[in-house]
Amino acid sequence: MYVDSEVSALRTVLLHRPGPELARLTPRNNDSLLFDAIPWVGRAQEEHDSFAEALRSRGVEVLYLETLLTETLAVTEARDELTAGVLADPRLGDSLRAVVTSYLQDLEPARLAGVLMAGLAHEEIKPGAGGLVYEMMDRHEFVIDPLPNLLFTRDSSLWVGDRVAVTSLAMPARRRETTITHAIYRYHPRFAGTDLLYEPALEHVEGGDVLILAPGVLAIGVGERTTPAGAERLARRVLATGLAHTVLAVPIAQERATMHLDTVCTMVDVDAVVMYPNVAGSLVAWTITAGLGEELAVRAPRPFLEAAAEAMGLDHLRIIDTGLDPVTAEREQWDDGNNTLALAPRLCVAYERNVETNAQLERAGIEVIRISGSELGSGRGGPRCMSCPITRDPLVPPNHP
Ligand SMILES: NC(=O)NCCC[C@H](N)C(=O)O
Repeated sequence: MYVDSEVSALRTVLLHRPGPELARLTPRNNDSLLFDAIPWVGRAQEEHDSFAEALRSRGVEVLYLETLLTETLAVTEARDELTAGVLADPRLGDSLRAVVTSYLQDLEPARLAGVLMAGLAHEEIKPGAGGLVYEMMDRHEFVIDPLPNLLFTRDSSLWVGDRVAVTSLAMPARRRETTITHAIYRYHPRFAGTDLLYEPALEHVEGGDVLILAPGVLAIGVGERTTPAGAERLARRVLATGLAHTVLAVPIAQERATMHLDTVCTMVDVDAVVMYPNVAGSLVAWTITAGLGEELAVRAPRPFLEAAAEAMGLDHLRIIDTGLDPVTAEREQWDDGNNTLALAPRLCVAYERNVETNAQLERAGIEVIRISGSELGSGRGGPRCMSCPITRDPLVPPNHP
């Protein structure tokens, strides 16, 4: 388990094949559950299977969150912790909590994993069994909320070097996702002994905001999801552990279209990014390095490209922009044209629908593996959002200063 860049050969990745949690989405709840449409579940699964197959065919080991969660639930402490997390919901009240407790107790690990991911609908509990709270609930309400955004494994954890950061998700609809990743990384035998770099109780940081520009150099988007305090906390931790020498804090507009830094910028080569042209010129970065003692040294904002190139030890960072005219660029940015997943330098996965952006990438010498995402994209996330790299080949040997 080791990740020190965005682009070196991808060896192991964590994905989540979308399942019954997507079938919970309705026109009444899709906004609060952070989807822009109601996906066709079967087609979303087919699209996701093709994505996973594209990765496997290039030698990438694909781990599925559902499998890891089921295996984790075989560990008693993990099972207790995850069920306690659900039962702590103050909306339940004592009577309904007692009913849900006994419902969950009877489930074997695969079924329990299913409920933790897809939630529990009102009609799945016996009528009258949960007292006043149950009776007064709307029949469309969930006793346990579903987690349709598990699909976007990028956001709920991220690896830096040999450590994993379990993030702190900002949106209420996603918070419970990190109870799952937190349990997997602490209790699953595959990850035993891994040091945690970050925990969900800390200030908000989401994985889509964190780019490892080069070994030792992180960019952290600060906007709708990651707060300045979250960026500062993560910076402090990576600098203190020697996992990074420089962190760039990059403000992004607090809008849905640019919810994470990786919606406007992803890396496709050791010295190249694909970037939304409508922000390319205006993006800035604060440069953070270790100061005296516990202090951080913070340098005033400069153009992002300049600060990034300097921290990465490059003369300049190449930009490949998305689309030639502002309207095409805006359309393709919305459909995650900038959200590519690099499998190796100059080799990336992208949604096929972003025709202009992909053509631009190819003109710049980047090989593009196109996947369909008409249904997957309704959650507003592309190939990078849907993947959490666990192992990439090192760009430098692990203990390099
Ligand atoms: N890194 C990303 O940009 N992830 C996409 C997350 C989409 C999800 N529907 C959300 O709003 O959080």
